[in-house]
Amino acid sequence: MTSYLRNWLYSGTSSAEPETPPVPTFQTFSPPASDDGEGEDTETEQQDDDTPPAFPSLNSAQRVQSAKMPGFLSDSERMPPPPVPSLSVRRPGVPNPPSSGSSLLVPTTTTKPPPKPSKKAGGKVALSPGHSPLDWAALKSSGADLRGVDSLMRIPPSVLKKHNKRDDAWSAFNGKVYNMTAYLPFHPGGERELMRVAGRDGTQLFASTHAWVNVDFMLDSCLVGFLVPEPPSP
Ligand code: HEM
Repeated sequence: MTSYLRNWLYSGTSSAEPETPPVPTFQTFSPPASDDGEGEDTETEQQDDDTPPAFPSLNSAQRVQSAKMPGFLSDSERMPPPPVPSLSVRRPGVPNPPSSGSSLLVPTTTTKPPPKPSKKAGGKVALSPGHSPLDWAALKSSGADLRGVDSLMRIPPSVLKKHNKRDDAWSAFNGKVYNMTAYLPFHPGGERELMRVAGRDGTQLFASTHAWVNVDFMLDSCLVGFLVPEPPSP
């Protein structure tokens, strides 16, 4: 029984011969005799040779791979370089012809005329020489009489109304009446604008034009009095 079982168990393996695995074969490359560098003659030759060794070395894996990759482009396959702007032919003040040079260059000149100054009222005007803000500051602190009155007065609207000429222009700002006559040629907004409030209360117009301007400081030496309500007529 035991022998029967043993025979049965080992019958498969014993009948079939185990296959021998394929023996790996290695290819060995031996460098040429002249390159081995072991001989005395070759050693001397190498010392004189300044050529660097090939990198990656010949027959290397990198070399095999790179051979499959697309190589460097030849000169004719490369994209041509951008055209060189012809700076030598440029002349100052003369615009470049549209074909030459780069469009990114700063234009040498412009054909667009400058915007014309607006004739509309409401802008700054060119002050005549000697009428700058500094000149006004010098004049008002010079001690010259810019008020035209001996003492400060109580001025009702009917009196204010009479001082509406260029050579006698009064106006009220925030309850104070100023003689603007001397200031007219110094006003950056022009005489005409200032004359719009001559002989009346200019508080509203002043505030809507330039509320940031300190009229009390600018016209301190031109103060003539205070605006008072009209006295009841007898
Ligand atoms: C007597 C009182 C006034 C004084 C002291 C005065 C003073 C000034 C000053 C200092 C500026 C220059 C402002 C700046 O550069 O920012 C100016 C500009 C101007 N003012 Fe007067 N101003 C007076 C009354 C008026 C009135 C009543 C008007 C309008 C009817 C007026 C119209 C203008 C205008 C249009 C400008 C030019 C604004 C601009 O373009 O910047 N000003 N004024």
